[in-house]
Amino acid sequence: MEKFDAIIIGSGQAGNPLAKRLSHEGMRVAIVESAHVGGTCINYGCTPTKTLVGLAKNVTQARAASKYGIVLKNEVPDYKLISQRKDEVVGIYRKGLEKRLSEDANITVFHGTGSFSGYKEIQVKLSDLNYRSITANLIFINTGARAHIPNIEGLQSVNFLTSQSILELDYLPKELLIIGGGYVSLEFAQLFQRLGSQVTIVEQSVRLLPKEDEDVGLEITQILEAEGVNIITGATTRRVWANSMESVSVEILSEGKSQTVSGSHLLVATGRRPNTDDLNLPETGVQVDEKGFIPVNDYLETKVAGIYALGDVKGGPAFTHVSYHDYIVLTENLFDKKTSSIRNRLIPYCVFIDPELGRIGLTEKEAGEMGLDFSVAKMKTSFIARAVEVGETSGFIKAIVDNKTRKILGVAVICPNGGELMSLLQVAMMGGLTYDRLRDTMFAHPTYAEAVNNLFHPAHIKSKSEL
Ligand SMILES: Cc1cc2nc3c(=O)[nH]c(=O)nc-3n(C[C@H](O)[C@H](O)[C@H](O)COP(=O)(O)OP(=O)(O)OC[C@H]3O[C@@H](n4cnc5c(N)ncnc54)[C@H](O)[C@@H]3O)c2cc1C
Ligand SMILES: NC(=O)c1ccc[n+]([C@@H]2O[C@H](COP(=O)([O-])OP(=O)(O)OC[C@H]3O[C@@H](n4cnc5c(N)ncnc54)[C@H](O)[C@@H]3O)[C@@H](O)[C@H]2O)c1
Repeated sequence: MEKFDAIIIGSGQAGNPLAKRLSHEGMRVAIVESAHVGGTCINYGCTPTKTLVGLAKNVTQARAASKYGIVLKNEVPDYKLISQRKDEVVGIYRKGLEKRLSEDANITVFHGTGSFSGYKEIQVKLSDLNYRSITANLIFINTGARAHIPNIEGLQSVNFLTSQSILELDYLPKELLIIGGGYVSLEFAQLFQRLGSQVTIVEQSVRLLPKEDEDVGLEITQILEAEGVNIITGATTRRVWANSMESVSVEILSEGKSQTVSGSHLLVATGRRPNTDDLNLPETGVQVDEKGFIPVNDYLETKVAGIYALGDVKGGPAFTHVSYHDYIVLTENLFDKKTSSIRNRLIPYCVFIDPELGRIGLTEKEAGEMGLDFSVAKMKTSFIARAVEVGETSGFIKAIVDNKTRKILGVAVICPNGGELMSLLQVAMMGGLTYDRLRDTMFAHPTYAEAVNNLFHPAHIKSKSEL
């Protein structure tokens, strides 16, 4: 059995920077990765999808330019080329990471599936089907998550797609049905609709993005519908069947009525489940919750001393930046003589549709449920000079502010570069800046940032009783 100082199972968003830091501290590190280094984000998540989102926007802008004399040769783009570009960008990141890891003499990457074979012992089933046994005092589980497939009658007998397999297509789905109306669904829905597919979303909740405020979900519904996406909410999916190799149908119950929607392809985007099944965790005493996630304390420790869980596999908000921040918290505690915790972290997130939804902090609904004394500042994107100038005026900006402290409690931004504008407000929240300070700050004109001058103008602020 080969002994290392640390083993990282899963080359995810926390594991890779962690390996470099452990190496920097003079430790011998093993990374065990069953697929590609870089995990979901680089290979099947953020990188390929945001490349596709960007290319779909290019196509939309090219079409819009026809009003000004730019005549397109083809209305429908060549998806094969688009897919190739996506693979190229993924390749750049993956190869860069492979190189950085292989050049580090303290890091050994085992390409295979890791599972516990004893207390702090890992057996790696290598891709060449041989086995290796390794051990270390420190073990970090960073195995991420995969698409959750709901138990719907007939689903297993059709060729459905997941967020991973849809990225392998080198042609455009003619009609794309999507079960689920969350992050994965909305990003794929808009980009494929823009590229030329006819997209239908079937969501079980009363609206898209059900955890967000009602006005956010409804605005996004309008934006997508205006681009031609067919959206059915409050829908129970009863049954799925294939009509032929090129046609799949879904029977849904919506508003008490049964209806059938059909398409050439079906994408299942109904959430994620943790990759803990292969880990054989009982061997080492690490426990999982009822959904398979690994519970951790505020310092990312599992129930077993020296074994940590990072990223999606521990449950909670599943984003790349959360996993990366887990690495920061962990290394601050292990090496930087700080006491860092994951409790009460301010977690921003974006849905990368166009315009983007940027979100952080409390929703209006949450502030109400908590009985806070708050007001809501809300302004349409069409009030932002820059948005008018570039002709992208759908959406709104909304901030929840505390009436006593005048601090910002939460933000939802639906506008071009919404993620960036949200991040500006995030920094204000971190620094405890009051909204009137932001209202009276000079920002460059015409940036999206200057929108906060107007957002916090009394004309746009309503107290709870006025809402
Ligand atoms: C389509 C899509 C788009 C997304 N877009 C965004 C976005 O824009 N922004 C954002 O912040 N987040 C996005 N996410 C979420 C983001 O990708 C994840 O939150 C992030 O990758 C989680 O990282 P992680 O560190 O938990 O592990 P992962 O990145 O999931 O990596 C885990 C790794 O562990 C490996 N592994 C699993 N089990 C084993 C085992 N037993 N042995 C060895 N290796 C194993 C896996 O192969 C994988 O490589 C997206 C997700 C999807 C699916
Ligand atoms: N931009 C980003 O940061 C980004 C992008 C993609 C994914 N992600 C991450 O990946 C996670 C998974 O994304 P996701 O969209 O798969 O999950 P999600 O949890 O965001 O959304 C799933 C949706 O499917 C619906 N649903 C579940 N079962 C259903 C059924 N049987 N019929 C109809 N609707 C059903 C749910 O009500 C929910 O609205 C996200 O929560 C997020 O953490 C992030």
